[in-house]
Amino acid sequence: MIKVGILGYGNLGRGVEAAIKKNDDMELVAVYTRRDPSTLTIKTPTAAVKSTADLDTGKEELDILVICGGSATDLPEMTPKYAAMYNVIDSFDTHARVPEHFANVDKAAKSAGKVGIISCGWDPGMFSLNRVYAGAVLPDGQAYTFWGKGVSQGHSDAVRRIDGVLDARQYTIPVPEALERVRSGENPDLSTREKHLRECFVVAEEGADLARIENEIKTMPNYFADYDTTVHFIDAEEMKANHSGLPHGGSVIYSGTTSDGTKHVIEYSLNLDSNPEFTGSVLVAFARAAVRLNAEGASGAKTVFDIAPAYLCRESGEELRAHLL
Ligand SMILES: NC(=O)C1=CN([C@@H]2O[C@H](COP(=O)(O)OP(=O)(O)OC[C@H]3O[C@@H](n4cnc5c(N)ncnc54)[C@H](OP(=O)(O)O)[C@@H]3O)[C@@H](O)[C@H]2O)C=CC1
Ligand SMILES: N[C@@H](C[C@H]1CC(C(=O)O)=NO1)C(=O)O
Repeated sequence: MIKVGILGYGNLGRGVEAAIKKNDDMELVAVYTRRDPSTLTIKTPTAAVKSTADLDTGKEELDILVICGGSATDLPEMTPKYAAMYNVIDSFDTHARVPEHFANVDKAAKSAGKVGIISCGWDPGMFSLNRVYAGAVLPDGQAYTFWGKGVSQGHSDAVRRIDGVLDARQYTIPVPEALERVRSGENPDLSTREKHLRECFVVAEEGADLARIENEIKTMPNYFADYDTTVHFIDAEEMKANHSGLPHGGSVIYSGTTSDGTKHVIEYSLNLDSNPEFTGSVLVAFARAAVRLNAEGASGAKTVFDIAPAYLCRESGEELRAHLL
């Protein structure tokens, strides 16, 4: 039985908890939180709710720690810290900072003889894998990624971190004309701004400087600066009534040519009722791989590109080979 810990009990932490229940080779041992553990109610009665102080001992009996903090400010500190003590996995999605995050986790994990998988989810994660598979098969081609319309957890988390913001949801909206040009096989050169719009719904503190908050959102590097973004300020009642769901999805569309311009199109699409529950399910599958790799003597940072599909699966090699028939 793989003993799992969850660090951080937000949307993603709850998604991982749900995913563990679907995997009978895994047991949720504990949820760890920076808040007062007694204030948290979790959905797994057999699991403990503990403080991060317990994790910091390095003695928690875990095979893997799934780190579910926010990418904007939590994961850059959390994942390297705990990679020095446990096998870890995270969903870090600040794309521009992945090289730095990988290096920090690699150094910590190697020092402890542990495995740390980073940037595991759907983008980065499953979409990354499909872009790489497509490019390996059709070197003469181009990949396009479209997200939404749906709620980006990373962007929503980044907005919630702004001083004066009490709650936020960010919707990513693909530009229809861009999607149409790609689907028609035109292979256009599209700027970041030409592909998606971003729309934020924000609950601000009473008396907060709304102009400052809006400006901080719109100019935020890595998240909003390269997009046309709209910001709406609403109250908590409207947020609960109209924005409590976390659906998302999107497509990776790759078109490439082989001999004499013969064209091929590869598409991988997701349509998610729950972004966090799907992402939690990806994390749980790759958490199984991290434990297996470490048991084989592997250590250091890994990404989804470093892991053979068999490591993700409960099936034996023989059972997997049945999928070849
Ligand atoms: N790679 C991918 O495809 C994906 C990546 N992600 C990543 O997942 C990250 C986490 O997203 P998400 O779970 O939605 O973020 P949340 O804001 O829900 O949670 C982030 C952390 O905030 C703390 N927290 C949550 N709720 C509260 C609260 N009410 N009061 C105080 N603290 C709270 C929790 O830590 P604690 O319990 O310690 O207080 C939690 O771990 C995103 O930043 C994104 O980067 C998400 C989806 C896909
Ligand atoms: N990392 C994203 C997952 C996808 C969605 C997304 C976006 O809408 O910008 N980018 O990547 C998330 O946090 O939800």
